[in-house]
Order: sequence, then structure tokens, then C-alpha cells
Amino acid sequence: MSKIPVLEIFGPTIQGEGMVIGQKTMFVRTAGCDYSCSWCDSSFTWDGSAKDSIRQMEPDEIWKELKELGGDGFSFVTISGGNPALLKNLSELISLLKAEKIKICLETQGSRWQDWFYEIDELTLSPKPPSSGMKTDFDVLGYIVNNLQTKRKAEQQVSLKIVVFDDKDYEYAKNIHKRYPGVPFYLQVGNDDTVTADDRNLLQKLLDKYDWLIEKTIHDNDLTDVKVLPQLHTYVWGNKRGV
Ligand SMILES: C[S@@+](CC[C@H](N)C(=O)[O-])C[C@H]1O[C@@H](n2cnc3c(N)ncnc32)[C@H](O)[C@@H]1O
Ligand SMILES: Nc1nc2[nH]cc(C(=O)O)c2c(=O)[nH]1
Ligand code: SF4
Ligand SMILES: [Mg+2]
Repeated sequence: MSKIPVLEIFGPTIQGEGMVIGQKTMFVRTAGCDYSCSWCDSSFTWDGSAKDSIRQMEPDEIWKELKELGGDGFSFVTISGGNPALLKNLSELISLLKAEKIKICLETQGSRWQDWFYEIDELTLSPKPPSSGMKTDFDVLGYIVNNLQTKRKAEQQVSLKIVVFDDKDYEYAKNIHKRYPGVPFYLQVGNDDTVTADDRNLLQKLLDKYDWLIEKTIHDNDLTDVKVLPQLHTYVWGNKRGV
């Protein structure tokens, strides 16, 4: 077995984002990202600020820690990062979780393909809009979406989730939906203050942003089959880490 760079293992909590929002789940957060989004709420995974907290862990060590934290009280594990799709050897952890009858969710931006994507139960692709400062490689994203659309197992769920901060991001999101109309499509409110500890003020700002995004969407005849979601955990726990 080979080692995986891990920054956080936490839970049980609820999935705060995307197609399985509200789902009780454990989290494993890997270190390292090929992007550096301007508003990344998990920048400690790639900016060096938490490099001393990175643990190189074998899959069975990760499983042991998940069991210590979650006991028999979980059946879902969400893998996020950083970009977990940088790690070819994540397949070993995925096999172990499957053997333990755990459902697996994965969060990735769609910049890298891994063959183990087919083994994920709920796969969220989250290409990044202009406000992130990143540029989407549509060859790679297209390759990933096409593979999953044509070769995935019937029971695997795949979705596209775009974080929206402004009008340009919204246009980007619409373009993504137009390119891949067959993929369940989600808009997510962006959190533009990922450092504040003033939860009340943050909540009000996030609610206003959610209102803005809903208003835009409901008056837009070009977007019909869309789900507009908050980043639920920030509404409940603010910018707290490990929840
Ligand atoms: C931290 S990322 C890690 C996984 C992967 N790198 C990705 O971006 O999809 C997990 C999710 O959080 C979202 N996210 C990051 N920063 C955010 C922010 N400030 N507001 C809203 N969503 C954010 C990302 O778009 C992504 O969907
Ligand atoms: N509760 C909760 N839900 C989440 N959904 C996606 C997360 C992530 O950081 O990838 C996340 C997270 O960090 N916490
Ligand atoms: S791709 Fe994800 S983890 Fe990487 S910088 Fe962007 S939001 Fe953060
Ligand atoms: Mg997060």
C-alpha cells in the first residue's frame, strides 16, 4: 500500500454542497492542488500554510481514524482537497472503503482524469469560473465528462457544480451547462469572505448572495433544469474548519 497526503479527517457532519447536500458523511481532505483559486476556502491545502500538518497515511490508517471518529455511525465518506484527482494511488483507499460497504463522494474541479473515477458513487465536477482566476482546460473537462457519460456504471451519479460570485461567473456557468446539457447542473453561492469569524454578518451576506443568485436564475429562460444551492455548512458553522 502507498501513502496519501492527508490534511484533515473529520465528521460525522453533513455534506454542505451539491447533489447530496444534507447527507451525513465523514470527510477526508487531501493535500495539494493544481489550481490556486483566488477565493479558495481550503487554500491551506496548497498554499504551504499547513504544510507541517500534512500526514502521509496508508489507506488502512485513514480507515482506522475514520472509525475512531465516526464509529458505526456513518456509511458515506466524502473525499475532497485540494484536488484529490492528483493522486493516482487513491484507488487503494477507494477499494478499502468499498470493501467496508461505504458510499464514496468525491469533489474535484475537472482538471485531471483518474481511472478510479468510475468507482466513485457521487462524483462532483466543479469547473472554475472567471472570478477564481483559473482557466478551464475544456479538452480535459470534455474528456472527463465524456468518459463518465459513456462508460460509467448505471448507479453512479455525476454532477456539475459551479460556484458563482458575479455576472461573469453566471455566464460561464450557463456556458458549461450548454456544453454538457445531459449532466445534472448545480449553481452554488460563493463565499467571498473565507476568513471572518463574524458568523452573523457572514450569514446575512451569504443569504443576500443566495437571494441574488435565485433571482437571476428564476428570471432566466435559458436555465430551466438547474438547482440553486447555498454552501450549507457556511450558513450553519461559518468559516469553521473541520465541519
Ligand atoms: C475546496 S474545493 C476542493 C475540491 C476541488 N479542488 C474543487 O475545487 O472542486 C471543494 C468545493 O468548495 C468550493 N469552494 C471553494 N471555495 C469556495 C468559496 N469561497 N465559496 C464557495 N464555494 C467554494 C469549490 O468550488 C469546490 O466545489
Ligand atoms: N460540511 C461540509 N461540506 C462540504 N462539502 C464540500 C466540502 C469541501 O470542502 O470540499 C465541504 C466541507 O468542508 N464541509
Ligand atoms: S481547485 Fe478547489 S482546492 Fe484547488 S484552489 Fe480551487 S477551490 Fe481550492
Ligand atoms: Mg469546503
